[in-house]
Amino acid sequence: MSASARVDTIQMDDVSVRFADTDVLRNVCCSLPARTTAVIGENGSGKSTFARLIGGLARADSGTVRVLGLDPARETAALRRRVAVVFSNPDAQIVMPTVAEDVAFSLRSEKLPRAEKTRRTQAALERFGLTALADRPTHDLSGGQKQLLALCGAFVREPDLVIADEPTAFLDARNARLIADRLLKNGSHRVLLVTHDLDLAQRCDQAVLISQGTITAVGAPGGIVKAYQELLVC
Ligand SMILES: Nc1ncnc2c1ncn2[C@@H]1O[C@H](COP(=O)(O)OP(=O)(O)OP(=O)(O)O)[C@@H](O)[C@H]1O
Repeated sequence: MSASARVDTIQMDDVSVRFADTDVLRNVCCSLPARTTAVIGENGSGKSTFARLIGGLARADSGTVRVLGLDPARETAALRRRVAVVFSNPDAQIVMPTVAEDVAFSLRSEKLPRAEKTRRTQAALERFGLTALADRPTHDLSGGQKQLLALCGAFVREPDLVIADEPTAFLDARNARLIADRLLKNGSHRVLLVTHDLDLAQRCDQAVLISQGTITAVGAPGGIVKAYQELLVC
């Protein structure tokens, strides 16, 4: 693909987001072409707001945002079809009584034949190791299983971009690795991952450092994590 034809996953030009007279994001400019991107930075620096903006869940007060070539503020329906968002609290995303029903529910607005929805649901359950739990009540699942289910519900729609905001925050090391493996595994989907787990950030293709509402560095994860660690000891 030629450089001119390339549609970067995320592009922002001079973007600011204000809450109650405070600029939570300030004059953010970026162009993020990599398949997987980690977003790191201190508590309250603006990472979730950045992710919400990209997922069409927050609005910019000024500037231009493009996600997969779409304007999230104006092309919301098209964005919803192509982008899935997963948060650290899976309870907020699980709505149906059983595991299989919950995954299938994610396909409710897809115009697909019933057989194709069943095929996709079964394939997603298999991919996330949830087949044996298909008929289990969702409220009986462990935290790690719920997080896998939330991710499964995102992936069953076959999104072009998955935005995951601290998806491993409450998980033990084994489940965190499982979720990370499923999320970052090679595939056609792109990933924007907000995380405080710097080892996980280093598994991405590129990283973004946000500090006090501004992107202060973008590049290979090793260098960005080092810059962040230096910032933390200052
Ligand atoms: N809806 C809102 N109304 C008012 N202030 C908000 C709102 N959402 C976020 N903020 C503020 O914006 C700032 C950035 O919040 P954000 O959640 O984006 O940070 P973060 O980097 O994701 O933090 P953390 O690592 O602690 O999750 C914080 O000061 C927060 O209090």
